[in-house]
Amino acid sequence: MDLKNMQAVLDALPDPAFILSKSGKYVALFGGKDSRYYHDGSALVGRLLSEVLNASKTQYFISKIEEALHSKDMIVEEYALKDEDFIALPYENEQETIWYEGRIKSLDFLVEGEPVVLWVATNISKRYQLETQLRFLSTTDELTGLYNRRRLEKDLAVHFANFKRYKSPTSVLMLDLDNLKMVNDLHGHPQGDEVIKTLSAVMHHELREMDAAYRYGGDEFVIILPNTNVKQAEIFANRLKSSFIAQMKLCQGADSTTIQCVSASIGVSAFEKSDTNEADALVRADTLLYQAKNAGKDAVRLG
Ligand SMILES: Nc1nc2c(ncn2[C@@H]2O[C@H](COP(=O)(O)OP(=O)(O)OP(=O)(O)O)[C@@H](O)[C@H]2O)c(=O)[nH]1
Repeated sequence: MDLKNMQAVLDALPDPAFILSKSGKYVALFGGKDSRYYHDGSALVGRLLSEVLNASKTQYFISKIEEALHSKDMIVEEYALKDEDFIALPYENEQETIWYEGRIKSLDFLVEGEPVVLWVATNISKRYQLETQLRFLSTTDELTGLYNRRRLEKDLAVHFANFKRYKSPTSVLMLDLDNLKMVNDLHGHPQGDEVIKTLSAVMHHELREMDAAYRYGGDEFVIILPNTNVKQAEIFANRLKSSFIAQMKLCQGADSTTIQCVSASIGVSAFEKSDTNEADALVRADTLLYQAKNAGKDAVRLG
């Protein structure tokens, strides 16, 4: 193949392939001509990264160029570029963030006395959005928007590792709705769903930013409270229970002996020094929850 054909091949590359120098100069650009995915980057050639990008993005690009120059391997990096990253915006009205996968490889020659890398930037925005959505769906309960059990297992392990390392008190609560079956039987399943959603909204409202609530099963929930001992968690559990009942006010029964109200029973435990597994506190909270149920429901038990 002659050089002219070689140039045509390079220009036909689907993703833009930049040659960038150690000091951050756009030395050359090949390919990336499909305007559905890429802006025309030809105006960048001859300019410095620092003339186009803000200081922190320039620093990021320079550090990756240096990393590639020191490595025998190709470096693969995911990064985003958005409006505020550009100081001289080459493209008008660029609003949305574009995600790229950069593949960066040191080249075995100098340009104007400087080491250079090949930086192929692939637009992965669609894939990134899909991955973000899948991640969200795989860790979120559809009815309530709370985290699901899969996410709980992951988070519990992280909190337990932190507890073992830093000894920071961490409480684990298990909550089960009282008499949800009565609501389903008397008012239908959609009304039962509303009860579950009301509880979830109360949790959202009562939790601090670092706390998290999870739907464990049908009408069972788990709450993790970092930096919180059982005594503090008990106060929180009582407040949560009261707020929920104040929102619900749903009781049924022919007389005072048969009356049933929607409420919540909660078992409160915490990681302990002797725990060998992240699930130990959860098992204790579950046992305490059933003690609360057996003692007549609408109660908090701690241990
Ligand atoms: N509406 C609705 N009901 C659910 C959902 N998941 C589980 N349930 C119901 O919740 C009930 C859970 O069983 P139980 O805990 O024994 O029922 P309960 O009346 O709350 O009993 P106690 O916990 O002893 O007070 C069952 O009737 C399930 O059908 C849901 O997503 N929506």
